[in-house]
Amino acid sequence: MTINLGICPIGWTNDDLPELGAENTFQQALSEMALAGFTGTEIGNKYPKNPVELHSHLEPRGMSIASGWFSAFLTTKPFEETAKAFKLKLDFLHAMGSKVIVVSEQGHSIQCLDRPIYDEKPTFSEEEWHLLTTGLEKLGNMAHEKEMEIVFHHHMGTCIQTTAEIERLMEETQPDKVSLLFDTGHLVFSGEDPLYIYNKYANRIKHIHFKDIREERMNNVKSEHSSFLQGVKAGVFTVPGDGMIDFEPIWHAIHTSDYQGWIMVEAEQDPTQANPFLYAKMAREYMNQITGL
Ligand SMILES: O=C1C[C@@H](O)[C@H](O)[C@@H](O)C1=O
Ligand SMILES: [Co+2]
Repeated sequence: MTINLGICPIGWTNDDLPELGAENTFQQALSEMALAGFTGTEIGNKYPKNPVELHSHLEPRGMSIASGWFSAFLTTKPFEETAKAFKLKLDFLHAMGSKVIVVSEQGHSIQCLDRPIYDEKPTFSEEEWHLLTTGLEKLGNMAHEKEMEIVFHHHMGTCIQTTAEIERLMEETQPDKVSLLFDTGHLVFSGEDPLYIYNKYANRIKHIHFKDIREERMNNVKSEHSSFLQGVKAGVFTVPGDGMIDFEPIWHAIHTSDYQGWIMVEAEQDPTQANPFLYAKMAREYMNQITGL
């Protein structure tokens, strides 16, 4: 596998905020993704839950499933509960031909709560760190049984958000069991340096989300003490090339590291304000300009 370009359905229908894009069908989203020039997507909650049915919509459009999100609660619920839900998602993604499963630890997360995202960032106790790292390694073993990898998603409003938290997670988990997802938008929103993270963990990064940030709107989230989802609705995120992030050095680092896998455009914003098809086309043109792909 070389590098493939995909796009997440979150610009059409937002699973964190179902009122955004409630009017859009998954068929429209898949058709517009393909028409914009992408060949992969991630799971959205409007997609058919049956792999054969989902495949019947993907195949004629030349699309495949790169991955899908899984919310773990390793720090706040018994491991068996997370493991059971994880197995269902893993089996589904395996049936769809995905090689990686996105894992986010949602214990203590405020990402979907009405709480100020910068002011109330949660952190783990020592015991919770242990539950997280040991639990993730077990999920990594389960994924290996399907010849898949878990890719951990650092995320605003969770206990794995900052550079120090990502570094600790990487240090305290075995590289062959826990891989990393690199999300440009979440790193910049948090005030981190994406190039530093990419260069330090290039050998562990097995999935990539490219999202850009509108700087002024991000600053408003800070000054107005907004929640993550208020920020999304206000348009903090946009497609690569439309915001403050310089993707050229990031692409250079990815290219020279010999990365193999998907780069997914992921830009949640209000589809009534930012037409998802037009933004997908803009993103695809920009990606072609900087990557030649
Ligand atoms: O990968 C992601 C999935 C979404 O549900 C999430 O909130 C978004 O910001 C993201 O990066
Ligand atoms: Co992401």
